Amino acid sequence: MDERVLLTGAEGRVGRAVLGGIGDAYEWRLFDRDPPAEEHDHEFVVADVTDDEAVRDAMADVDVVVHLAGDPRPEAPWNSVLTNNIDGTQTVYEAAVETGVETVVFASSNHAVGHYETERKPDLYRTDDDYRLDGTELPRPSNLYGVSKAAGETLGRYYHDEHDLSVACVRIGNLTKGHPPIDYERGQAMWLSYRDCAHLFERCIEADYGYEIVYGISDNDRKYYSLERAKDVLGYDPQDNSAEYTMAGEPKSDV
Ligand SMILES: NC(=O)C1=CN([C@@H]2O[C@H](COP(=O)(O)OP(=O)(O)OC[C@H]3O[C@@H](n4cnc5c(N)ncnc54)[C@H](O)[C@@H]3O)[C@@H](O)[C@H]2O)C=CC1
Ligand SMILES: O=C1O[C@H](COP(=O)(O)O)[C@@H](O)[C@H](O)[C@H]1O
Repeated sequence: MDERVLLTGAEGRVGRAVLGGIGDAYEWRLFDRDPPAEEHDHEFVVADVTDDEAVRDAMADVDVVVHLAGDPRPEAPWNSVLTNNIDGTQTVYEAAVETGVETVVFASSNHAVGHYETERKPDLYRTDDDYRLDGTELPRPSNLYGVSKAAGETLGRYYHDEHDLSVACVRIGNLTKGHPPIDYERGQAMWLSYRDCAHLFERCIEADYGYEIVYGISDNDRKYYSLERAKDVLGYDPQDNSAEYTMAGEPKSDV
């Protein structure tokens, strides 16, 4: 594991899950517009992901970029997702090409395809429903935030086809620490545990691929996202399953 990795959005929840699990495995450069809340063992760049010079500089000697920075709110307004998510992501892809980075891993979202659920919910959140999205479907965003994630995936497709950049888009479900989202069927169906999150991003850093869209969830019995592509192409081997918890978030083995 000799790769030098730039992690944008390092101060956020996904960033903390990734660093908590595989922080010792790589030579990281961390990047966030917020200064670090606590001291890190890694170099830290405080800058905005829309600042093309700062982003290019941060990519010096980097092999892989894990791009998490952005506005994560499903209700985020257009001006914010246009700037932070779409412009920021284009800045990252462009800088990657200019600086010779080989791979960009992009944090996409379930909200890029949220409207596949509209006519199928709540049945598709339940174990007896075998409907699956597999990453080959067209986007059907559930909000403008989802539109920005679909745009990030499409930008990645362009930078792969035009510039041969390797790009993995991870449609992350619902990351929560310790247990699945409480009393929330949708969240239980697309739960991503912290350890599965770290492992999945480790596989995205290590595996060989051209352009991929995969789902980032644990191996939940309630899932409506296929994990086959992540398993086949990346070697993803999730360990967690929301079915092992009650709806109140207690491990069933304890109750
Ligand atoms: N947490 C989740 O369950 C999910 C997260 N995602 C995506 O994963 C990524 C990370 O999400 P979270 O960690 O939950 O969000 P977060 O809000 O906890 O972290 C995002 C980080 O990015 C930084 N950031 C935002 N805009 C920036 C900019 N313009 N320049 C530099 N830094 C900037 C923030 O300061 C923050 O530290 C986001 O792109 C989000 O859309 C997608 C699906 C689900
Ligand atoms: O993309 C995201 O999705 C998760 C789950 O969405 P929700 O609408 O079911 O809460 C969300 O928690 C996260 O903040 C967002 O970035």
